[in-house]
Amino acid sequence: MTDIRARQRKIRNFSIIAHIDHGKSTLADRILEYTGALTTREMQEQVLDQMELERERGITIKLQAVALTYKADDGEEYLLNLIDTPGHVDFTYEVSRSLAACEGALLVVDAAQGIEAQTLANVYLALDNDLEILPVINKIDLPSADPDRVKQEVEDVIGLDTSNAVLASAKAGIGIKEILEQVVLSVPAPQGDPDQPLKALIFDSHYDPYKGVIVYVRVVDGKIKSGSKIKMMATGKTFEVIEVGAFKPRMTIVDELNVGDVGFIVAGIRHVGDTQVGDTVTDAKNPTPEPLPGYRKINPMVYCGLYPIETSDYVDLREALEKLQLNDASLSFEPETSSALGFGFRCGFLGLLHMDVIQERIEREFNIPLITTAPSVIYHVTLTNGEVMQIDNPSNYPEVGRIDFVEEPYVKASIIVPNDYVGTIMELCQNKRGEYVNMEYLDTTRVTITYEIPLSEIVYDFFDQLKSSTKGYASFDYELSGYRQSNLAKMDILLNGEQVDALSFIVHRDRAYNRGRIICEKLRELIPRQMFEVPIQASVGTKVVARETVKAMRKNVLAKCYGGDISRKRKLLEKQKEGKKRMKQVGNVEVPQEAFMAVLKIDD
Ligand SMILES: Nc1nc2c(ncn2[C@@H]2O[C@H](COP(=O)(O)OP(=O)(O)OP(=O)(O)O)[C@@H](O)[C@H]2O)c(=O)[nH]1
Repeated sequence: MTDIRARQRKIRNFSIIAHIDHGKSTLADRILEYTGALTTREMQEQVLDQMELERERGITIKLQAVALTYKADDGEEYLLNLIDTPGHVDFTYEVSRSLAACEGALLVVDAAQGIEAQTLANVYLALDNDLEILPVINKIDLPSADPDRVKQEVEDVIGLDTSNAVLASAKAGIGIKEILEQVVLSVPAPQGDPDQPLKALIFDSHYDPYKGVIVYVRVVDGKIKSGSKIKMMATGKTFEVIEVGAFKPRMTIVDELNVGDVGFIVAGIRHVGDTQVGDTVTDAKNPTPEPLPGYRKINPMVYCGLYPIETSDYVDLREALEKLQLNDASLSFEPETSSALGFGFRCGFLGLLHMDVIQERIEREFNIPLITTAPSVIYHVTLTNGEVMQIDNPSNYPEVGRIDFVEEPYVKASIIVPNDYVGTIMELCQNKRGEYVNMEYLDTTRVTITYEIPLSEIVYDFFDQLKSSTKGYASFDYELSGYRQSNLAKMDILLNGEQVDALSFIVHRDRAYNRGRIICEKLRELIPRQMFEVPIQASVGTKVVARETVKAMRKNVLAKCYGGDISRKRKLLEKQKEGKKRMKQVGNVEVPQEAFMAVLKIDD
C-alpha cells in the first residue's frame, strides 16, 4: 500500500485550456515530443487531434488523454497525465468533466491576442473544479506579441498571479521545460484514498469494433483491475472488467489502475449510452456510497431534419447515423417523414458545430448527399388543456387555437470586442431580440458585453454576423440560461399553393411580416424558373403575409435544357448527384437545397 501512496505522490493530472487558435494542440505536441512520448515522425499526425475533419477545421472535438513520464529537475520521475479538452462552446459539459479529472490546468493565452471569450469561459470551468491554474503566454515569437500587456490582462481580469507565468512559443519550442517543471511543482498530486471502494470518473469513451466501448476514466478512490465487477452509478448498468490500460500514448494494457490514475476500461460494453460522461464507476459488490458530483445527462439543444437526396440512400443513411452514434452518445435521431422531402431523420445535436460536423461526416465518409432542413431549438408549448408539448420540429407545431402560451430557450451570451465595435454589437444583439445584461471593460481597449438572447436567433447566422461586423475581432461564448415565454407563431411557406412542411419555421410575431417578405424574396431568387409560374407565399395561420412569383421559363430556354439534348440533361443530373446543385422535387416544383436553409440567412 505504501508503494501505491508513493506512486500517487508522483502523479500530476492536468489539461490545457485556451481559446481556439491560441496554440493548445501545438503545445500539447511539443510536450509529447519533449517527454519522448512520440518520435518526430509520429508527431506529423498530431496525436491529440486525430480526426481528419478536426484537423481541417483546426478545432479539437473529441477529448483524449495521454500518459507521459518526465524526469524533473529534482531527480525524480513523474507520471504526467495530460487530458485534452474539446475546444468549442457546444462541448462545455465535456470540457467541465475532463477538467474534473485533473488537479491543474495550463491556461494558454496568445501573446498577441490576449484574453478571449472562451479563455474566460474555460477559466471559470477550471475554477469551478478547484484546479490550480498555470498561465502560459504563448506565441512570444510573433512580432506583434506583447507578453507584458497580456500578463497584466490575466492579472486584472482573471485575478491570477502571473509573476511565474511561462513565456512560451509552442511553435519554436520555447518554454516547454519550464512548463513541465511548473506542472510538477505547482499542480497538486491527486488526493484520493486507495483503501476506499472504487470511485472513478468517466470523462470520455469511444467505440472499438472489436472490444466494444472503451471507457476513459480517472480513478478517484480505490483501484480497478480485470475481473472486477463494476457498476455505472447513473445508468445502473453493471459489467465485468476485461482489461484496463493507460494511454502511453498508444493504448497499453496494465495490471491495474490505482488511485489518481488516468486510463481506460474495456468491459464488453456495447453502447456508448451506457457510459455517460460524468458518471461514476464503482465496484458493483462494494459500492461507494456517493457518486462524484457534477453529473448531468446531456440533452441535444438543436434539431434538424436530414434527408437523403436519393430516396434509395435512406437505409445507408440510417446505418451511417447508427455508426456515428456508436461513438457519440450525444447524437440522437429518429425517423421522420416530410411530405416535401420524403423519408429522413430528425436529428438532435449539442449545438451548431456538432451539427455541421455530423452532416459533413455523413457526406464525406459515407458518401450520402443530404438535404438538411433549417435547425430548430426545442419550444415548450403549453396547450389550453394544460398539457405541455416539446416541439423540436416546426411542422409539429400545434394549431393556434389549442395553444395557451409558448416558451423558448434563452442563452447568456458573452462577447468580447474592441471598444470601437460596442455600438455594432449592441445593434446586432438588439436585432436578434437580445436583452442587454451588462458591459465590463477588460482593459482600456476591450470590453465584455453580455446579452440574454433567444437560442433560436443564435442558431441562425449570429456567429457569422458577429465575425463579419467586427472584422473577426469579436469572440463569443454562450450558456443556456433557461426558458422564457415569447410571442411566437409558426410561419408556413406555400409553393404553387401547396404548403411545404420542411420550410416551416417558428418566428416572433413582431417580425413575422418582415421575415415573411424577406424569405419570399430569397426563395424567388433561389428557386429556378420552371415550366410554369410558381407563386411563393408566406402565411401565419390562414393569413398570407407575403407573396412573390417565380416567372415561367421562356420557350427557348426550355428547349435548351429539357429538349432532346440528353447529354446536357445527364450532365445536370450528374451535377445534382455531386451535390453541386441539389434539387428536390417538391410537388411539381424543383427546389434547391439552399432554399431549405434560406430561413437562416435572413437579416431583418
Ligand atoms: N507564431 C506562433 N504560432 C503558433 C504558436 N503556437 C501555435 N501557433 C499557431 O497557431 C495556430 C493555432 O494553433 P493550434 O495549436 O492548432 O491551436 P489550438 O488552440 O489547439 O486550436 P484548437 O485545436 O482549435 O482549439 C496554428 O497555426 C499554430 O501553428 C506559437 O508559439 N507561435
